[in-house]
Amino acid sequence: MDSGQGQPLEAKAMDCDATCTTQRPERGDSSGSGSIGSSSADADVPRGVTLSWRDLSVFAAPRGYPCKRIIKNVSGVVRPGSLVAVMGASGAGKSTLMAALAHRSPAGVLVRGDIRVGGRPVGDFMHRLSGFLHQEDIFVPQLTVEEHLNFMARMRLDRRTSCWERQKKVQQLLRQLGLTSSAHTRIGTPGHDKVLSGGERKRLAFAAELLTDPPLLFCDEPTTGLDSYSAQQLVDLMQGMAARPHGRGKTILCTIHQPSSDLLGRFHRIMLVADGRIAFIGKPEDALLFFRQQGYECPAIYNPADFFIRTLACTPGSEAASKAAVRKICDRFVMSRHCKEMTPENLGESLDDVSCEDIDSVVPVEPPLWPRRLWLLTGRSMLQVVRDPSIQWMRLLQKVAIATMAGLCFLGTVSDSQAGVVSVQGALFILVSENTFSPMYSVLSVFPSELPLFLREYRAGLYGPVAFYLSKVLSMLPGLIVEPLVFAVLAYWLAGLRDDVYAFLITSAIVVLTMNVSTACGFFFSSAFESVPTAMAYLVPFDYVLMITSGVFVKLSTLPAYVSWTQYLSWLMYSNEAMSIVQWQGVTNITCLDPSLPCLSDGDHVLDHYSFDASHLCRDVVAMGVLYAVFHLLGLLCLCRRARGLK
Ligand SMILES: Nc1ncnc2c1ncn2[C@@H]1O[C@H](COP(=O)(O)OP(=O)(O)OP(=O)(O)O)[C@@H](O)[C@H]1O
Repeated sequence: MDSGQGQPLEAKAMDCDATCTTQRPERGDSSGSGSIGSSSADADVPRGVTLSWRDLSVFAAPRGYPCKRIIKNVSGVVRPGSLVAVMGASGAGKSTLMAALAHRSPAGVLVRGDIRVGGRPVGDFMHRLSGFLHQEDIFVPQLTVEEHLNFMARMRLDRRTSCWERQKKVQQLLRQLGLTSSAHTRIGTPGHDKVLSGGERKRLAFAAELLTDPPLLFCDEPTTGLDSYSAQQLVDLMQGMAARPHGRGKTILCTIHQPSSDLLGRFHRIMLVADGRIAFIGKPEDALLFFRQQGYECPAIYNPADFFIRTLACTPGSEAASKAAVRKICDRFVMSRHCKEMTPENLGESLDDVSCEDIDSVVPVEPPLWPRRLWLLTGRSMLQVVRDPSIQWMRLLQKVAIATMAGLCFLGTVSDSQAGVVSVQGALFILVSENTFSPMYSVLSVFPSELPLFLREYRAGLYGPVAFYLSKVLSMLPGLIVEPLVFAVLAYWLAGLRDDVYAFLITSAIVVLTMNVSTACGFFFSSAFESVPTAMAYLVPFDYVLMITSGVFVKLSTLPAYVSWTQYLSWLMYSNEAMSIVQWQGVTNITCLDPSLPCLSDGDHVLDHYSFDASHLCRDVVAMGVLYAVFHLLGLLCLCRRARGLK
């Protein structure tokens, strides 16, 4: 953990424009500046938008399960400048409704009905037009608070935004959300190496959504985990954003559990959801009146929020009566003047006053170009690698230890004798296997563990599967060169393999290639399967076939025809053959102590004994290069397929 003073070294590496905090733009303080939550700089603030929905139903249709209707034919309108508290009992459908309105329903959820923003049917533009604070936050735990915000700013802000403007925005958000003192604190993982508190995580996620200053904000339980004072501050901030003058107030929908009376009073409207229907939309005081008219009086000392939720909740033991009561309230609300006032038809003319004809003009964002996004993603992944000892440093130390141990075991055993042949081939197999199996298995968790983060950011339109996949490959590349090189240097010279610089260099290059092909294969299995155990279940039999056909355990020319073809998929075989060629080519004097016993008298004999061919060196290297490309291509295709299926 590096909290407090001084920006960590790696953070500076990520900060590609090191001069940005000192260089002010020539034209002075202008666009992109701090309009968040303030009434200043209104010219830069996008106009408010009206959100309306009619006959909206949402169905969950998980594969293999019956379809379930979660939201049942609801209609409503939220005007610009409104801060709306969406309340209801747990499981009432608040999150599902918000996700549908925000055009962010997950895969397997069907949305039917008419949802409009500024009179225009919602579409993918909602990712630019609106921010969405999820109930569960997902971060890269190795980043600091400021690095996360900087990354998001670079990804989300218009690419013409200057570095100085971006920095100013980030610093302003850190200040407004009370995160300045933890700007250099690592985010961490709850329950594991938790560093940032739950409330700070919430505020950080909220800050990231505010970067683009979207006119429409959806917040799923933003105050959960916050103390009452922090919750009040956050709601005050939202209130300020909604209250901007000249029709530039944000439209904010916010699910909230058990707000205090004081907090509830800060919302302009409340929307009560019960059993997938809307029981009320309007001012909190009107809600109390409406419930009284239905025969439900809120006791004087009671918190109105608790009263509404209790009245609309399904009471265990009397579910049927509770459902009937909820149905009656929802039916009465549909008939009430509050509902009639809120329907899009009745708001008709006035909707157009404040809505935008052309959504693109509201938030004109030109996202960063693809190479820039790849660069940013790779930078972030590199920080993950560098800062996670289990990924890189432990592996390097392990490699040094194994290479030293293996080298010492072979020390003095390599000679120009029959026993020496066995030792050389044994040492070569150690070089191959140690750079195959552990790297292949170690990357199996890369995609299963990062899929939630990838999907969240992919759905938000930050980047696609190709950039994500390549960033993972590129960020691991330095380690995948250094690690096998360290292993090769130590093991090669300790074991006393061929004392020749050419042989050493070629062997080292093949070891590096071997590790990279193995990792490519691991990446493929990682992206093809949902979990590490499933990937392992398929990879273990596959690697046994590769190992058996590597040329060490069975003479390749004697393999049965039905299995012989598998050797051409085995980079262990190619690697083993290439390194054997380098060791044995041109060797002419292997001692045969007992002429009556079978004897490998020169290098060609040795190669022939293992069914290797001295002319195959180039073929082996090319074949490994092809396998590397094919594995990565398959891995990328699998990730694209899964991303499309889950979007
Ligand atoms: N993808 C889905 N597949 C099946 N059921 C779902 C799905 N999404 C939501 N549900 C169900 O729909 C109901 C409403 O869920 P939702 O998360 O919207 O409730 P909520 O009001 O936000 O609850 P909470 O306040 O506890 O978060 C729940 O019964 C939930 O199990």
